[in-house]
Amino acid sequence: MVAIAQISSGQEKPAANPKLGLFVYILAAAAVIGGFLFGYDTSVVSAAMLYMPDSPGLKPMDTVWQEVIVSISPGMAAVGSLLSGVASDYLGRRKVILGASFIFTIGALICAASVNKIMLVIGRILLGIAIGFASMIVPVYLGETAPTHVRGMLVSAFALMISFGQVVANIMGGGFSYISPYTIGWRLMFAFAAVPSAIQFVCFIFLPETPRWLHEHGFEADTRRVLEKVYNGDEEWIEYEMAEIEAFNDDQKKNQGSVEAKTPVFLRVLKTPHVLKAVFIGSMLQAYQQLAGINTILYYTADIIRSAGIRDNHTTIWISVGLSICNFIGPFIPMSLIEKFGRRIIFLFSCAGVIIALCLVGVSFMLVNQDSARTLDLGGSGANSSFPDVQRCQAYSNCDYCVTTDACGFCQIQGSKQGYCLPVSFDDPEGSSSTGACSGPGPGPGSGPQVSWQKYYCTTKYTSLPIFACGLYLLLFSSGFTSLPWVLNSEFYPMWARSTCVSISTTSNWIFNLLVSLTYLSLTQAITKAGAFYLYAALTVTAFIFILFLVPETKGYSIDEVETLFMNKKQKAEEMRKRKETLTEVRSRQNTKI
Ligand SMILES: O[C@H]1[C@H](O)[C@@H](O)[C@H](O)[C@@H](O)[C@H]1O
Repeated sequence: MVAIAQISSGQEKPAANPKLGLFVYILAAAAVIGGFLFGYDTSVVSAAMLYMPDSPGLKPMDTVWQEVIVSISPGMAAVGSLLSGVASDYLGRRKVILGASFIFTIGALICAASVNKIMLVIGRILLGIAIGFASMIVPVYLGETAPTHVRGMLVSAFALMISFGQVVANIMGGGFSYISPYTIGWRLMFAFAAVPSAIQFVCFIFLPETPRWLHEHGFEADTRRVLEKVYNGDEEWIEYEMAEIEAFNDDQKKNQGSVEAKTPVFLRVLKTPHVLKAVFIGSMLQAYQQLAGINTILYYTADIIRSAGIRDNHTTIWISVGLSICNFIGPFIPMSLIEKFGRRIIFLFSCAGVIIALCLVGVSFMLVNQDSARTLDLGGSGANSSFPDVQRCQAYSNCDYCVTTDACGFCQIQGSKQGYCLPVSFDDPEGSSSTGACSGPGPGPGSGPQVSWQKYYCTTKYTSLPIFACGLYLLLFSSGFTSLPWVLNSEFYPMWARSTCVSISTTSNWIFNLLVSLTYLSLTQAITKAGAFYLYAALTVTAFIFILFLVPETKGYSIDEVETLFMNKKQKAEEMRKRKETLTEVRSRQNTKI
């Protein structure tokens, strides 16, 4: 287990926490809009996708186009988050936020105005790059600017805003679906996001750069001016922070003479064991967050709801809103408790809860499966066995296995728990089978058993259980797992490596996001729906062990101290000795200036 020894950079902290003014909260509120845009964009596309394929100008839109339009944004977000590391070192954190909100606004407007598929793809690429930028830079910006005692809370607010963006996207998706959804509604869904991004752009014209970036780039007077605003004129704290920043920067500059410091940051990270360890842990936390299946549950809620027997589009959207509210309530827990109880305990609690909830999701899918109607021999189905896929579908032993496969649907004999698994009709997969009892209008009264065609779901006595299990999952996931990877990654790294390392770990988040979402459907076909969730549960068990043994507690450490938590005893002692020395130099320089 990781030892949680309190260390200090050698300075005595002022006894009381600083009293913060409105400025910090305005700054944080403007920054976390980035989280809102991230959440909104990732969710709104599902609602828009219900209508875009039939929109004039965009149709025909086959599944390949649909997949491109949905996945291009997370794909480009991975690229954007990687690029933003370098960009934010050279240009500054603030300019990258300005760039992200500008690109987002343009991307949202292009999507809303799209007259063809190419234009839509261009808009989605811009949105992806922008959310990639935002997901990397906002936690860094908050981490570097926020006073230590509220840092965890403010970065958690970023994660809260992701969930809020997702709820709002569902509500807007629901609301706009009543306004000519095929021509105007889906455009409004995209256009809406241009408003908060434009607000963020305007705010950041006036908001400052982070004090740490300013100091590192030689703007000492500006650093002090920003600290004065952040600490609301509290001289004791301003001096303390100024000395901390100066000491850590001096340390860095001393190293710059060495050959090591002249190598590119990425290579230096590889050669610095404690930073390499930190970025490995940070990237694994982001990967584990995705491997717990959050986005499959979010992306496929509509399917899960439909598979519970709800047919109406509007009802489906409103139940999705209900589920995303569960995902929104959770982040208030870490936000309010993180500075009291620390990061580890909240993370472990949420992780344990997620394991249980994933098992419940698995069990509920199993119950649905076991209670679903059995497949009968083809004999009585009237199916022509030379039709494509007839034999393949027939091999599924029950309705649940049958409807999980794209090519098949279940033709159930009404009033019984039996039926036939038949290939779907090419022209009307939702309405009929290609051959056999469900291929045309049902037989008249007395001419044979009445049948009903089920493409997506099977009626069982457990069908609503997965919805409740998913609600519980979202509540538990969002009460820690949603925020902690972001919070910890904003704290783990030293200034010289921060943007590079955060961009690496953020890219890991996006890559695993894509990987898990794109493999879900094939996974359910290979190992069943229950199997997929048991697999996510098993991966989350390894996440629990990983957090328990490898993640240090960062509560109470200044952002410049956190890196020492990844050092071994010897390295830590050496580092602390050097820092004390530098600090004494800085202090005596400050005194001579006075
Ligand atoms: O922290 C966020 C949050 O949990 C979102 O709901 C999810 O869509 C993101 O992928 C994740 O990074």
